[in-house]
Amino acid sequence: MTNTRTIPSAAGAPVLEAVDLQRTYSVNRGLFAPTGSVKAVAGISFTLAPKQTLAIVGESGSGKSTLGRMLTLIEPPTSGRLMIEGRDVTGIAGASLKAMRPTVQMVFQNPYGSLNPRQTIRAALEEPLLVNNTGMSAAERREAAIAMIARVGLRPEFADRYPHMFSGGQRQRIAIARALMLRPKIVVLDEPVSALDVSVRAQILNLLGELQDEFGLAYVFISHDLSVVRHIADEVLVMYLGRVAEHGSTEAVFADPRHPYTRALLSATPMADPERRKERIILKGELPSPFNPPSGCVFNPRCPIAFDRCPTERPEPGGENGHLTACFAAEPVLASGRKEGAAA
Ligand SMILES: Nc1ncnc2c1ncn2[C@@H]1O[C@H](COP(=O)(O)OP(=O)(O)OP(=O)(O)O)[C@@H](O)[C@H]1O
Repeated sequence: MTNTRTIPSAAGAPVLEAVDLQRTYSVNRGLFAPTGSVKAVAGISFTLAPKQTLAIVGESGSGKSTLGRMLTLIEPPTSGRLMIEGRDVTGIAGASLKAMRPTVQMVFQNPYGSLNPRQTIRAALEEPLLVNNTGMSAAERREAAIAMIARVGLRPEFADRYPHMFSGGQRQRIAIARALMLRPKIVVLDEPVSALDVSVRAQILNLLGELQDEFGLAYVFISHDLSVVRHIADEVLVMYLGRVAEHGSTEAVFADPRHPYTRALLSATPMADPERRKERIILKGELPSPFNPPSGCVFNPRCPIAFDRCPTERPEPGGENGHLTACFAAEPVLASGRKEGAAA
């Protein structure tokens, strides 16, 4: 799968480009079992422009976090290519990696886990400035930290408090502030509102929207929650077992979901769409182990419309107008309105 794609939009030149990214882990299965491998990400391609949000959606184990770690240069891809601001950063190391790190930052689901409980929030925000040799004086670092605390909606007089003195939503504001201290171009948000009360979610999503506009940020928004994604993403990439199931503009994917997996996810998502809720699709079984993925289309054992081609051939993402689907049944339908041989 080598097709990179761009949604035709007003967006500018890509700040992030992934070409067939793959990540394989060696896994020790026990004393007498042979070492195997898990393809956590098996070929993901996309481009992302400033001020755009790409949502990565899929159930637990589909490879979303692994993809996020590659995009933030925490771990290198096993193969494929990653470009940031037009520069090939695949497998960079040492001083080049250190220089590139500030450009892409990550915000995690649990802000408490990512903040040092013994560090005041001001110290937590100043730390990236210190570690990355920004050349700022202590007074400048302090000023920058206080300004960012205010920018994310917290009172500057709280700057010398510790993380446990804040609520979950406030802690997520602090984590977002910390991620922005080095003025990144790209922020990978890994389930940033999943751990928050519903009442706080909208506030954090609004804040993220404002910061995106103000700082020109590109967001990769990892989520399993399609109802959140619908409101904040420009594009949606649905992952299944490390691969692209469907990728397109949010509008296209929600209005015309073409992959049976996307349709099943949407049918299980509570949102203001009574028509769709009526046709709830229950998938058979669990997500198969990436250790031993199904042959052909990886979705075929759970697919309600699988036909004879599906267990033997692997569909590649294809489609028009930037709406790509990895499904034989989504290819242009025959005159009968159905794929030849399709079971449903
Ligand atoms: N370091 C690792 N070593 C071995 N296998 C791994 C490693 N990291 C991830 N995996 C495997 O890769 C697959 C994808 O994991 P990943 O955490 O990326 O999925 P995910 O979609 O983010 O799930 P979740 O939402 O639960 O975090 C899983 O089967 C996981 O067990």
